[in-house]
Amino acid sequence: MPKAARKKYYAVRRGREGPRIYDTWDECKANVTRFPDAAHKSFNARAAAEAWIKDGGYTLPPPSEHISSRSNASSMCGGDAAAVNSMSSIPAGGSNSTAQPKPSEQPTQAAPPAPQTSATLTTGALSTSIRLSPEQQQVLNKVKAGESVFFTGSAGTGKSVLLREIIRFCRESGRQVAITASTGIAAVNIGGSTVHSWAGIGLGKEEKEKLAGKILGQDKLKRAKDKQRREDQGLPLEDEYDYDDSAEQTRVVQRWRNVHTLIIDEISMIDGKLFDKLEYVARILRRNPKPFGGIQVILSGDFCQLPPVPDKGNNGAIPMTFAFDAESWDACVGKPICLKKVFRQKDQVFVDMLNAMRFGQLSPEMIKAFRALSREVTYSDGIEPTELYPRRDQVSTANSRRLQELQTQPRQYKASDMPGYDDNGYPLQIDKMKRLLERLVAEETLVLKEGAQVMLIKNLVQGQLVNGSMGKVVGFLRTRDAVQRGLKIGVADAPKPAGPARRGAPDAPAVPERVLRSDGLWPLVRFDGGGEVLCVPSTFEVNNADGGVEATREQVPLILAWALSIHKSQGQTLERVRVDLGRVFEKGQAYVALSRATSMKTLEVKGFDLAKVMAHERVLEWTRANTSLSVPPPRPRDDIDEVLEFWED
Ligand SMILES: Nc1ncnc2c1ncn2[C@@H]1O[C@H](COP(=O)(O)OP(=O)(O)OP(=O)(O)O)[C@@H](O)[C@H]1O
Repeated sequence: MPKAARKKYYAVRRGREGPRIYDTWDECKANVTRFPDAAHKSFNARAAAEAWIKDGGYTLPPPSEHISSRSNASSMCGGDAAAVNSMSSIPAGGSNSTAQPKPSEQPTQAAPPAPQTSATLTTGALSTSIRLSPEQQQVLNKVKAGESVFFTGSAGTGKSVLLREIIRFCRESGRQVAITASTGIAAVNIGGSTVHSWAGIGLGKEEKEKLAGKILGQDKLKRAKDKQRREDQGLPLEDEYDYDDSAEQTRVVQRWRNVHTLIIDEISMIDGKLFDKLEYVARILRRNPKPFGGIQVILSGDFCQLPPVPDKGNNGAIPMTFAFDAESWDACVGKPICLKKVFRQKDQVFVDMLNAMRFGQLSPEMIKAFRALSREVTYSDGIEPTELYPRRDQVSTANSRRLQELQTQPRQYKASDMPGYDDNGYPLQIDKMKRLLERLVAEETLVLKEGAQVMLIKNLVQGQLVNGSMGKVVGFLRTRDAVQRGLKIGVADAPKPAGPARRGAPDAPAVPERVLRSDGLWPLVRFDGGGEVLCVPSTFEVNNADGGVEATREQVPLILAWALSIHKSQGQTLERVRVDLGRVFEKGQAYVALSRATSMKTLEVKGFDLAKVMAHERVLEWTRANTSLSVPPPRPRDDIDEVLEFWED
């Protein structure tokens, strides 16, 4: 009789999920392969595995946290607050990018008993609390029916909310879905990658034939190498090198061939020439003459917001075009679907003013109303409006100046950054990781003081404490002290234990043990309308083109918020906003900035300048021809000059 296989326990001291015991080698392997300095060992008894982990000075998480497929780098969660100059949160050895805490750095004192965590605030599931409007639902139905769609709409019409529902549907239905966006920041916002990286086209500057040839050339080279290796090893050479065999293809070719649905968000920032190149590559790689090689494409964005970045090569000789200018556009997506109901602003007068600004068609009354917004608005809770600037350096100067003015002690939070794997499965180089993490709104180094104005950059409680909520730092506390005082702890994105729910277990994820035990002093923030919350570190991820984690940052989910860049504000809803239009330099920037505000009462507009709110004539032309939106005919040039002169006087 064959002997039954003995059960094994795979103990990990250092791995992607921190100290853990796995039941199968596959799970263990996924968490240690290519992990820098991984340490693991197998045992016949669980007790022996636990003892080995303990002997190394490592602590196993409590059972509820034990089962997790997320790479949340629990052992990296230093992040303890420290007065500037002492940097106690950074492991010895300088950079904290890849260093693992050594056993000696683990807390030595006996851990305090786990306090009650009933005061924990947790992530709310967005999709359960918002009901799609009929027009949003119409788009979702088309997606479900397998149609390609382009949906657009002015700022605040719920494009992002709808896109999240579409992504959820595609995932749940088991379709192969590629989640991409035109820029890194936009990609992070939807948990995807840039379309450039997904498509394997780099910057995509070459001719379309060259791009397709390059991808196929790399594929051919890989097959040839694999064939040679098999020959060298005397392995059978069946017909697996046929063009259609997927096992030996490069990842890029596999992605193009296997994808069912390709999502591209913020399509307004994709150049028409690039769109045509992608469409061509799709047909060639999939050997399918249908538009986009038969892929269902879902495009979202607003052409009145930020345009494509102009190509500065060839002395700027290559003119910028919009995605709708692409030759293949009409065949790919047909007529756009326009979402008309604005959710962000409730006041119809303000909605009409923003819509008129969107098309650069402000009436003299509207201009007057915008000019009247130059007054200062004050608030009794001391939280000031966020100033929106076009450039990053302007933002950091403004925030640093305000922070310096505070006479309180600074505390520095250094992020724990961790490389993941690129889409070829190789560990990410540190410099590439650093570049990728720049896409995140979460800072590498965050300096806070009591009195600092901050913005939350994670959703903690749907409808109350969300990405974009403003507050003020009112103190710094250890987690366990905050819990003992009955204060709320903001926990975002805590991984839910797998398996059936335990009876009596709270639905909300608990404060992770490592955060409870940590001696770090975390910022206590009084939010506008949301009470006081201790903001403990959260995990932020950048995904690779295959949806795997390419880089992770663990940081306190706050940023200084006296000032914010317009680019980073894209997609945000802000209650209190101040914009100086004198600084705006790009068409669409003024509209993006002003449309973040929820109400005119809490919006300040300095330096109103009609020349800065002009819409792109090409976008207006296309909108008139392709949508039912009423865009007034182009105004004669001298009419514009007249209006400008009048107001500039
Ligand atoms: N169906 C809905 N019901 C209620 N609120 C909604 C709905 N759809 C969106 N919202 C709310 O409207 C606001 C704006 O939504 P969202 O950010 O998705 O708009 P958007 O069109 O992507 O805006 P922008 O173009 O400025 O990024 C959010 O506060 C969102 O929660």
